[in-house]
Amino acid sequence: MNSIIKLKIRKKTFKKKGFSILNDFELEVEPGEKLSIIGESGVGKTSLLNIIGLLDTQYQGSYKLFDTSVKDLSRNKLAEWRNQKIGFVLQESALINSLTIEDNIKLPLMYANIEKDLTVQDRFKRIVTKIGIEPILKKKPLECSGGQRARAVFARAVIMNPQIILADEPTASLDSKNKEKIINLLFDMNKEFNTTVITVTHDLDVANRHERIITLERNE
Ligand SMILES: Nc1ncnc2c1ncn2[C@@H]1O[C@H](COP(=O)(O)OP(=O)(O)OP(=O)(O)O)[C@@H](O)[C@H]1O
Repeated sequence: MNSIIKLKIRKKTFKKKGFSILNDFELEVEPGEKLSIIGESGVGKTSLLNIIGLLDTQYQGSYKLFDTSVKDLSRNKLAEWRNQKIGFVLQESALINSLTIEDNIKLPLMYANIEKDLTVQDRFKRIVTKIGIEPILKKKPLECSGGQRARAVFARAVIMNPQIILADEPTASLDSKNKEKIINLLFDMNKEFNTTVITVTHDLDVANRHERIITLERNE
């Protein structure tokens, strides 16, 4: 199978701090894989997700995403790919508090200028029903529970039908019932659309439910 992610990091340096992380780190991921990334605090898990998700291009190394060298992508193309090909499931704080849950979920559609598209509206309804958040669509994030906010973050991440979902501690602040819901949603997307799922977690139970676990080690 052809890898959709071919990443070779020589190192990622933070100039002000004068140290580097992810030294000689390599990763290949195939379409539809379920992968979890674990490792002690500060080892570079979030930094790695930022690189995979095209939020950070400042590192030494090479990265081919969908067979295209990321270094050859213009700033606009990077933003377009981030919006359309990658779904970020960040913690619930990633919602914009001044917008309703519905508008938060529709943000990626607005960026892509397709919110009026009928198939997209249909998709919105399907996702919202599947995730079970119709009752909170008109609410603002701070009027919702933590579990509801986590599901809204998830809905926003998958509204563009991304090829890759990057989840950073998606269950960290959730009770076991809501944790289960989010994990099931992640794996449903994987099953239905062959979406690649990459999850950073401290929770070994969550990590163990992925097909492959990568442990990041601290560089000495
Ligand atoms: N923008 C930045 N500027 C300077 N240092 C940074 C920056 N971002 C991350 N770091 C440092 O890089 C290291 C890795 O951070 P990162 O957040 O990737 O770790 P992590 O493994 O995700 O940690 P945690 O499990 O605590 O979330 C840490 O030492 C952190 O302080």
